[in-house]
Amino acid sequence: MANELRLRLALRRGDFSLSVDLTLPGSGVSAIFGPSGCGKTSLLRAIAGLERAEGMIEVDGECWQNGRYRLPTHQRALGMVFQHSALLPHLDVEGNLRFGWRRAGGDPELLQRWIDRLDLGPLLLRRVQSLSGGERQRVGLARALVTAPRLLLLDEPLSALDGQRRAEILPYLARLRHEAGMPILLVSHAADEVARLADYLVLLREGRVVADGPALQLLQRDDLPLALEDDAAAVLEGTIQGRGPDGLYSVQVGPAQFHTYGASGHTAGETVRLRIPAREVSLTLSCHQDSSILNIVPVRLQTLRGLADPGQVQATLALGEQTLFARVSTRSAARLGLHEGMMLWAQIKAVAVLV
Ligand SMILES: Nc1ncnc2c1ncn2[C@@H]1O[C@H](COP(=O)(O)OP(=O)(O)OP(=O)(O)O)[C@@H](O)[C@H]1O
Repeated sequence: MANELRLRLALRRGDFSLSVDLTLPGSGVSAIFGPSGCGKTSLLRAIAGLERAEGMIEVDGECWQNGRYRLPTHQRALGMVFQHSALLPHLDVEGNLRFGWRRAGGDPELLQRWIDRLDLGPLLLRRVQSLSGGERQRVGLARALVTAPRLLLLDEPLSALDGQRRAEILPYLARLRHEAGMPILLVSHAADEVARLADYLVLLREGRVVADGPALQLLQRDDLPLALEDDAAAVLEGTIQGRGPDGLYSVQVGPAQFHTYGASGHTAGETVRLRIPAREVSLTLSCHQDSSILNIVPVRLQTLRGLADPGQVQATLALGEQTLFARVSTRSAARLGLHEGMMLWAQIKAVAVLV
């Protein structure tokens, strides 16, 4: 497909080497996920032409680099947002937005569109020093988008924000997935961000691609490092059914219905992702009606994996076509006689189902 993003890149820095060969989709968010030092930023900088790598880069059918040919950074139609958006301190918010916008052709409709979609109207006359971290990142995003880039590169855009600010800006990023009109490459080491935002996922370790593919498929595999980490969580896709008078949303996931508080802002019929930490899932042999737990769903035990801690095991559970993880003690697993293929009930408190 012409509008894909094709990357074949290699670089060496001291003991570290990066070597990737990837074809990423031409729309939506591709998340590059991996631990500190695995080469995420180096990869993004190489794509931007800020880091000298060997190889080939093709964006939407346009060659940015091949062999000795290298398009300079300022000629690559890309927008970048880093952990801290470096805004121009002598200009107000509007001045910052107009700066790059003018040089990129200055389409007034485009400027207004991103001011509106990122809710920047009330901030336009503010000095950039007076902005909160989250507001700065929204301005940084708009400043990148008003230049109509063919590729948007986001390097840990939320990692400098506290929980509250992150929660404020996440919905904007989620909306960008569908509205940006260009592929977005998101570097992140936060699993919850990836679960919420990624359409496509690249798992990077020590400069190499461990796995890449549609995000939901990868997030449901139990053989990848993501599923075995301490804070492992299942990511399920469901459809909002409605909201009860007590504020609880019901979400249909395959054959089961989940109840959660966390779906505010979503409406019936919308597809959402549920993130359920493996530690929050318990297992029973029968369906208890005398418990406070609202989500009790029938599952089939697919695999049982030992973990680094010998006192715990992780069960992979089939829920229709999707996968749930449960982390339980080895003692409980023995007491219930857990074995592959057995039918069980998975229990999850409504407050543990995150949207
Ligand atoms: N100029 C350099 N000389 C030597 N090593 C370097 C140089 N630049 C980067 N590295 C090393 O390359 C590796 C990858 O760095 P990079 O910043 O790309 O990782 P990252 O995955 O983005 O990490 P983080 O999540 O911590 O930002 C690191 O081990 C880093 O120390």
